[in-house]
Amino acid sequence: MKTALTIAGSDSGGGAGIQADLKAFAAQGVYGMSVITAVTAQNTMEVRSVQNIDLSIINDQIEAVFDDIRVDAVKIGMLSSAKTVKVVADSLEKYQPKFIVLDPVMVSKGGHHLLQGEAISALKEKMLPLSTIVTPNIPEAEVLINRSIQTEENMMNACLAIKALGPKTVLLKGGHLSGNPNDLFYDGVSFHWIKGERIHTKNTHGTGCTLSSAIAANLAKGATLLEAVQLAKKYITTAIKYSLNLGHGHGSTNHFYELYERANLVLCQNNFERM
Ligand SMILES: Nc1ncnc2c1ncn2[C@@H]1O[C@H](COP(=O)(O)OP(=O)(O)OP(=O)(O)O)[C@@H](O)[C@H]1O
Ligand SMILES: Cc1ncc(CO)c(N)n1
Repeated sequence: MKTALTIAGSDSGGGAGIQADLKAFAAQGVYGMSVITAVTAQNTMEVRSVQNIDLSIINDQIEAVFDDIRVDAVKIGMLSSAKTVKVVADSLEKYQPKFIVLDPVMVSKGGHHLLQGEAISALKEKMLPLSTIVTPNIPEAEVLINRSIQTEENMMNACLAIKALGPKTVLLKGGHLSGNPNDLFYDGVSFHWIKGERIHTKNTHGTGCTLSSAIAANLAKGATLLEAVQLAKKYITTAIKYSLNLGHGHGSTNHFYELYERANLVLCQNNFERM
């Protein structure tokens, strides 16, 4: 079985962070492992509090995994502080995993900062150059390159500027612009629009985490970067289409919809029943 490791924060609400990542890995048939960088007390409405995990145990978690188990791909999510960015970057430099998918998580849907302001330069200097692919949304890209992005043409120029920061490839997610959520993939040579259709739902908690984890899982399974992005886009679109109306705010995506469909299982009240 192929494997993937997520290095990210825990979301008690289960829709984003480590919890989303492990579900997305499992849905692609990839064995998931985790290094927890921070614990958030979070639900579908808000992040109530955050506790960063001690640097030494972050380092120990990474070493415990790499010293023993083959890691086919790494996904990075919430890094929280500049010191955490440095510890994670240093250990990835040591272990040199083949694929690093960096979701440069900065702010939650409810507006809570998940990356301290002072950590942004560390993220740019230490993490971006190590990444196989970086997957910013529009506001994150704006912070990375310090300029506003409002049109698809702006997105192309933004990809060029982000690529210059050192990642091998860029996937700039267009979900935050109006209209259809078209994402732009740039590999340093050509641009590919990964087109989407907007699904009108408020249940979009964890979409970015889920997409980047699905990319990592598909890379682990041997897909090319473009194939991994296309497969992940298809997966997140279905997960949003059949998203879960749990909680009072932004509900979670449905990580296992397709698997359950294929297995001919329907969730009926509290039990699974065969159709
Ligand atoms: N309403 C929607 N319908 C269909 N696709 C969407 C919708 N919203 C976002 N997407 C797509 O979902 C993927 C994740 O992008 P998004 O911009 O939502 O990530 P994000 O803001 O980083 O998410 P989060 O921070 O909540 O994890 C992208 O491919 C984007 O185009
Ligand atoms: C732990 C965590 N990571 C990432 C996000 C971004 O969606 C979130 N809300 N929570």
